[in-house]
Amino acid sequence: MAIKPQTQLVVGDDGVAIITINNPPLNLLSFEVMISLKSSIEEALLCHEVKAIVVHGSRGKFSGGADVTVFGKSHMVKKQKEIGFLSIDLITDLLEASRKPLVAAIDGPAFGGGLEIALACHARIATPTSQLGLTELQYGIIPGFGGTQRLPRLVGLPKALEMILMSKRVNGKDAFGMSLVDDLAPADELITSASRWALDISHATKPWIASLYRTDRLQPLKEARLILNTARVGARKHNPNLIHPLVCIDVIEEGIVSGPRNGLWKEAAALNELRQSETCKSLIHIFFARRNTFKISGITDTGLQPRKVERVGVFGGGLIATATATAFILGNFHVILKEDNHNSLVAALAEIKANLQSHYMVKEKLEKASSLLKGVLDYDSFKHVDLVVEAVEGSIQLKQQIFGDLELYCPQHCIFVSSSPTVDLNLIGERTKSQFRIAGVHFCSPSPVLEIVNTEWTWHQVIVDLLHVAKKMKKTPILVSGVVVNRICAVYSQAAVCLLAKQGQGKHRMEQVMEKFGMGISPFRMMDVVAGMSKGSFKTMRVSTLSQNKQDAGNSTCKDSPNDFKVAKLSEEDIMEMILFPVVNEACCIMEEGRVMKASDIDVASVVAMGFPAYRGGLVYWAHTLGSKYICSRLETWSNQYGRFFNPCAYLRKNSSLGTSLMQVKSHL
Ligand SMILES: C/C=C/C(=O)SCCNC(=O)CCNC(=O)[C@H](O)C(C)(C)COP(=O)(O)OP(=O)(O)OC[C@H]1O[C@@H](n2cnc3c(N)ncnc32)[C@H](O)[C@@H]1OP(=O)(O)O
Repeated sequence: MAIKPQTQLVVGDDGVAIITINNPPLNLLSFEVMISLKSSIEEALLCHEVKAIVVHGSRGKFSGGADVTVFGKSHMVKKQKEIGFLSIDLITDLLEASRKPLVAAIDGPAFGGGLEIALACHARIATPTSQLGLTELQYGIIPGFGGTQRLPRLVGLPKALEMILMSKRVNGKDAFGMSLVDDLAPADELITSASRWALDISHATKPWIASLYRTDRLQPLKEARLILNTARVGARKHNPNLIHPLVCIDVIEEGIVSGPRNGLWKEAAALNELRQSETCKSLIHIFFARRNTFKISGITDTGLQPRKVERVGVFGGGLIATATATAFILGNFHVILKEDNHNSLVAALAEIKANLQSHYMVKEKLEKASSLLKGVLDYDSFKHVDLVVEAVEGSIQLKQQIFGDLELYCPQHCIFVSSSPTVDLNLIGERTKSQFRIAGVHFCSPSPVLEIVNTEWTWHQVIVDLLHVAKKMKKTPILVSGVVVNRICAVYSQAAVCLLAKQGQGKHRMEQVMEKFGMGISPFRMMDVVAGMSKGSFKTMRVSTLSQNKQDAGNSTCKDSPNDFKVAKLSEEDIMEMILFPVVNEACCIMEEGRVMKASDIDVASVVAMGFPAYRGGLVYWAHTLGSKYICSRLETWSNQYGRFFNPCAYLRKNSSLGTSLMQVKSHL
C-alpha cells in the first residue's frame, strides 16, 4: 500500500515553492512527515523554477510538534544516528543550509519540533494569535531538533531559558516583540507575506540568516555562564528530582562554549537518552490522562453534542453556594443566585463580589464579571436557566422539596445538580420525574478538579453537557460515583496523622520527606484542604465503609497501639511508603467499588488535587511501576504490626496475587 505523502509541494508563478505539512488535526511530526518534508525540500531545491521556499501547516496549524506517543517505544529515534539525522542532516544541513531561502509561515500552534523547524528557516512570519513554544521539558525531554542552540541565538539566553525551562508558550505578537519571529501578518495574508519575504531574501533585500550561527544576541561567555549557573540553581531548587532541566542547561552551555554544532550533537545524544527515561514515560502518561478525563467510553463516543449552557441558577447563599457562583462567573456564565430572605441574599452577593475582587481583576473586567451576577428571592428568573446547582445545607427532605420546586419552575432542558458530597442523589430526586437530569458536582477547591457525579439514572446527554461546562470553566473533570478526590486526599492526611506518634521533629521530618518525594502539598496542609472540601468536617464526608474503618483503625493506632512507633526511627523510604501506600490502598478501594471510569482519572486527580508529582505519572501509575505485590506485602506487614489502618483491600490483594495491572478498572458508572 502506497504511503500518502504528508507534505505537499506547490510551485507558484512567482517562483515560490509552498510546502504544506499535512498531518491533521495538528500536523504532528511523525517520522513519515519528516521524511516527506525532506523529500519536498529536496524536490524544491532541484526544481529550477523555484527561487524560494515557504513552509506552513495545513488548516491554519503550523505543527503541534513531534508525536509524543512514539517516544520511548518507536523506531523513530531508536538510534542516536537517527536523531542526529533528523536534527543535523535534515534540519541543519538540508533545511538551514539550503541554497534557496526558506521562510516559515506560522499560524496556530508551533510547538516543540514544529517550532524548531521554523527556527531553522531563514525567517519566520506569524499571525498575532499563533502559539509558539519549546514545550519539550514538560515531557521529560529537551528540544531535540536544534532548539537548544537556535532559540538562545535568536532571543538571547535569559528569554530562551525562560521559554525552554518553563515550557512557556507565547503568542505571535509577543514572539514578534522578542524577535523570535520577523514579522506579523493576518491569517489570510500569511502565505503572501511569507512568500514576499522569501523572495526579498533571494533578492538580498532582506537578510539571509542562519540562526544557528548568529552570535549578536548571545551574551558574552562570562555573562552567559553566570546566567546558566543561576538557571541551574533555580532548576535544582524547583525540581530537585528532575535531571532533564539540568541536562538541557548543559546542552545549551555546550553550544555556547564549544560551538553550536557540538551543541547539536550533545542535544541529540541527550534526547535519545531522556526519551527512554521513566520521567518521560510518566509525563507522557499524564499528558494523555489529562486529555482522557474528557473522554468517557460509551458516553462521549456516541455522537452526543454538548447543549448550550449559559445561564446557571445557584440555590443557596452559604459558603459553597457563593464559591460555586464565583466559579461560574469566572467561567463567564450568567449566574442567578437564589436565597430565601433579603439579608442573606445581600450577604451572599457581597461575598461573591469579594471573591471576584480577590482575583485581582482590572476594574473593567471586575465590572463585567459582576454584571453576570443577579440575586433573586423567588423562582421567576429560573424559567430561563440551563443548569441549577443546589448548594444548601439541610435535610434530605428539604433537598427533595427544592428539587420538586426546580422541576416546577425550570425549563424542561435544565440540568439539576447538587453540590453536596454527603447526600444520596437518588434520594434527592425520588419525588420528581427528573431523575434523568439530576447529577452531582463537587468543586474540589482550591484545586481545579471538578467531580461530576453520575447516578444510575443520569442521562448521558447530561454528562456530556457537564463535561463541556467543566471545559468552559477550565476545570479538570473526573466522572465519579460518590466521592473520590476527597477520599484520597483525606487518607493522605490520615496516614500522616497516624504516623505522628510523637510531637516535634516527627511532623517536620515527614513534611520534609514528602517534599523530597515531590509532593506539592504536605499531608498536614492537606488536612485543611480536605476540611474545606468537605466543608468543615471529616465526619460528614460520605466515605466507603473500608475507608471509615481505616479512619477508626487509624485513629486507634495513633492513640492506643502498643506497637506505637517513633517517626524518628523510620527511614525516609518507610515514612514515604507508610504515608503513600495507604493512599494507594484507598485508590484501590475506589477502583474496586467502580467509582471511577479509569485508573488514570485518579492519577490526574492525585496530581491536580494532592500535588502528587506528575513526573511520577500520578498515584496509581506510580503504584503500578512499583508493583502491587510489593505494596501489598508492605501494607500487610504494617497491618500486622500497627493495626487495621494499613490493611490492604481485596482489590490490591487480588492484583498482588494474580500479578495483574492496577491500571485496569471495572467501572460501575
Ligand atoms: C524533539 C521534539 C519534541 C516535541 O515536539 S514534543 C511535543 C511538543 N508539542 C506540544 O507540546 C503540543 C502538545 N499539544 C497541545 O498543547 C495541544 O494539543 C494543542 C494546543 C497543540 C492543540 O490543542 P487542541 O486543538 O485543543 O487539540 P487537542 O485536543 O489537545 O489535541 C488533538 C489530538 O492530538 C493529540 N495530541 C496533541 N498533541 C500531541 C502530541 N504532541 N503528540 C501526540 N498526540 C498529541 C491529543 O491527545 C488529541 O488526541 P485525541 O483527539 O485522540 O484526543
